Amino acid sequence: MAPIEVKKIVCIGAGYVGGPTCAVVALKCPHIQVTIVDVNQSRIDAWNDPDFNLPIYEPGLVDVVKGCRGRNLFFSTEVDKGIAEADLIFVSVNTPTKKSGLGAGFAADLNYIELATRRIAEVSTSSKIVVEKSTVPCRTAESMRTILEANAKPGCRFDILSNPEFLAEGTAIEDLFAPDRVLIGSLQSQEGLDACAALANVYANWIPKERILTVGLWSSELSKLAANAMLAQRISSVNMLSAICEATGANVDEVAYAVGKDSRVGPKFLKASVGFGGSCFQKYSLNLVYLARSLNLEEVARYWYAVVEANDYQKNRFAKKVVDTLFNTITGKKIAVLGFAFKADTGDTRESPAIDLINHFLSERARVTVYDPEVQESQIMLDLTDYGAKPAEPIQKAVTVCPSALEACKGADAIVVVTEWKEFVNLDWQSIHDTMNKPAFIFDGRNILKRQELKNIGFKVVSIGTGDRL
Ligand SMILES: NC(=O)C1=CN([C@@H]2O[C@H](COP(=O)(O)OP(=O)(O)OC[C@H]3O[C@@H](n4cnc5c(N)ncnc54)[C@H](O)[C@@H]3O)[C@@H](O)[C@H]2O)C=CC1
Ligand SMILES: O=C(O)[C@H]1O[C@H](OP(=O)(O)OP(=O)(O)OC[C@H]2O[C@@H](n3ccc(=O)[nH]c3=O)[C@H](O)[C@@H]2O)[C@H](O)[C@@H](O)[C@@H]1O
Repeated sequence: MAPIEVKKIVCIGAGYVGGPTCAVVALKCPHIQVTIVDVNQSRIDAWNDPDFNLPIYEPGLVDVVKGCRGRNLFFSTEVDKGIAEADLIFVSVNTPTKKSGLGAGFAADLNYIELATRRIAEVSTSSKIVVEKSTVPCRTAESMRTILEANAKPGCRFDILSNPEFLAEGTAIEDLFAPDRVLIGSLQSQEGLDACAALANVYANWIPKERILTVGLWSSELSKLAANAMLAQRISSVNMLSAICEATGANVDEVAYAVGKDSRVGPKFLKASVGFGGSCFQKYSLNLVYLARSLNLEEVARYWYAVVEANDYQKNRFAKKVVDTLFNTITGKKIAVLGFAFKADTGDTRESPAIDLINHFLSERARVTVYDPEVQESQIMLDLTDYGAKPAEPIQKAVTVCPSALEACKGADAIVVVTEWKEFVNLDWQSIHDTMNKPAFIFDGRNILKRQELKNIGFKVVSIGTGDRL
């Protein structure tokens, strides 16, 4: 049988994953028409913005969209039309953690996946390859298949693939252009393998064949959770070492360097920090905990839960260190927080350590100024009020969002670096020091600043994982 040729792709979900991923597919496959659909009108409007003010900040993304929007890349709210016309559908909707019911706080909320799946069954009048792009618990494809088969119109068949996404925010375009691997999971039936080959052929337009891995459906789904949990575990491991370094006089960056030189360990993801953030590390470690518990593997659940507990401990430890160092009280003091995004080169604030830290400072009745080059004031207020769950007024009174780092640091008692934006390294630290209350403290939550230069200016510098005394 001739291989299935993919001519029209629709991606359901125009978010951090669906947008960049399918824009790159369109750029690299000019012969395929790619439509990215979303129910969120303002998001789609931003993707179609004539001046390319896209809804996501991601280096290189504008050039990708400029290269193919209107040619073979389209953004639309016409979800049904997109589905009906496509022969391959990426499902890239959000999968937040359940807030209530069984598994609340741990399990993934698959409501958006189910709604999208039902929509596919409802409006499809021809056979489709349905690809799970969202990160989902092991065996979600089975539920999708049951829904699709129960609601399929006569003559329509659905083949389901798992194709988890490994891009990291801030380097999404680099990662999509040259991924370490593309993973495709399928049923091992002839139809499953044919669908898998069709998707592999799409990626083969720019990715070397040996990097396109094909495995069983359940292995593919589990590999995504495993990859995230193991990366999170590395960071928690190094952060737990940072506490030992602070107590002993060792330096965590030196320890990480020495350990990472062992080729069996490798140097990446060993940067001690104020704690990891982002929409996925905590979420998927907890999904794994839930999966283990539901399989009655309590010891396994405890192991992965420790990764998240260690991260909470690190964030708390850092916040407490700020208070302890400022003579055990920050009431009425001005704390300048530099960075609000969960990492540099993104405007994403989901699960950012900055939120926990600022909440801690506010509970101690400090005044807080914040500066982040990519995060808007409205987003910061949404995060600090927990999307309206907390009254806004006291937070608005205590927190000022500033247009520059210099402005945020003016007259501060302490500066806390939370995000590793490059611009923080070479600020005019002398001028900043001149304006601050003395002693002027800096807490470097990312170990990015030039410690000795700051000390020479007169700052009291506290880094993560160094035993240096002030
Ligand atoms: N953000 C990241 O860096 C990564 C995320 N992932 C996973 O990818 C998935 C998507 O994540 P993000 O893009 O960050 O989420 P997001 O929240 O930015 O985007 C999801 C979009 O789907 C839309 N949507 C939901 N249901 C819909 C429906 N029935 N029809 C049309 N549109 C619908 C929403 O309006 C939203 O715009 C999640 O499972 C996430 O865990 C995987 C790798 C990296
Ligand atoms: O599933 C996902 O959503 C994605 O999650 C992470 O990507 P992302 O969260 O975008 O960013 P990372 O670079 O992994 O950083 C996560 C957090 O860990 C922190 N981090 C990272 C590395 C490190 O050494 N130390 C450290 O504290 C970062 O500052 C950030 O807060 C994974 O790296 C991606 O492979 C995956 O696709």
